[in-house]
Amino acid sequence: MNRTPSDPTVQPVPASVTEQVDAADTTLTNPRQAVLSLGGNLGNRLENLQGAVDALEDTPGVRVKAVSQVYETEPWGVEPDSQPRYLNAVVVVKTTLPPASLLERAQAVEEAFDRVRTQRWGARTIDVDIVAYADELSDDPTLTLPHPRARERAFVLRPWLDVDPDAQLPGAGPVAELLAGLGQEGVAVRDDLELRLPE
Ligand SMILES: Nc1ncnc2c1ncn2[C@@H]1O[C@H](COP(=O)(O)OP(=O)(O)OP(=O)(O)O)[C@@H](O)[C@H]1O
Ligand SMILES: Nc1nc2c(c(=O)[nH]1)N=C(CO)CN2
Repeated sequence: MNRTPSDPTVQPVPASVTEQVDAADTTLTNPRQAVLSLGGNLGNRLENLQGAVDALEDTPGVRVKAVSQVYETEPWGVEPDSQPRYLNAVVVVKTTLPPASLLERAQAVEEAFDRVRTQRWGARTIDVDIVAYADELSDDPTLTLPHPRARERAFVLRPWLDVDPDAQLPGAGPVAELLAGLGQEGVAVRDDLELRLPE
């Protein structure tokens, strides 16, 4: 049966819903680049980082395109010497997942590595943060883009430059300049460690 726009049983679709559906459609046909930060300071830190890279690659709609060098870093945001040092790295992915689904997947990876949330910035086996998703900006607390503290974190910006020397933090400018303003104290490359890019 043909329903014309004057059909009283047809409910108007709110513009916000149409926009969301259109955005999801575009994402499906057009992979976007996202930058993820990985870090952990409990357990076998390198194995956990590699496990997170592999788990991301095993995700339908996610391809890991680049992995940074591995850095040993002083715990940021907590009392000095109150936690073990972290290993940190950054990966670039291409993804057809919309941002919210990528966050869900990042959190599932954390859970798979038995990450326990106790205190803010507490020690953890693995943390997977979305640093940037294309050039999107969002102030939604569930998924803020770019990550609200990325610009303050040399342990994010330094490895990011390995995989993209011309990287820009959306809304904030060149990563190299942001890092120059912060300095690189407490962030040391571990030349003896390496993450494998999945085949
Ligand atoms: N860009 C983002 N990437 C990851 N999580 C985010 C982002 N923006 C907001 N969040 C929200 O932050 C919440 C807390 O994340 P998480 O437990 O990983 O914090 P944290 O790693 O201890 O600290 P930080 O957020 O400073 O890195 C998550 O539940 C998530 O909804
Ligand atoms: N060095 C370092 N410090 C941190 C890290 C991290 O990955 N590396 N993650 C935190 C919460 O995301 C808090 N502090």
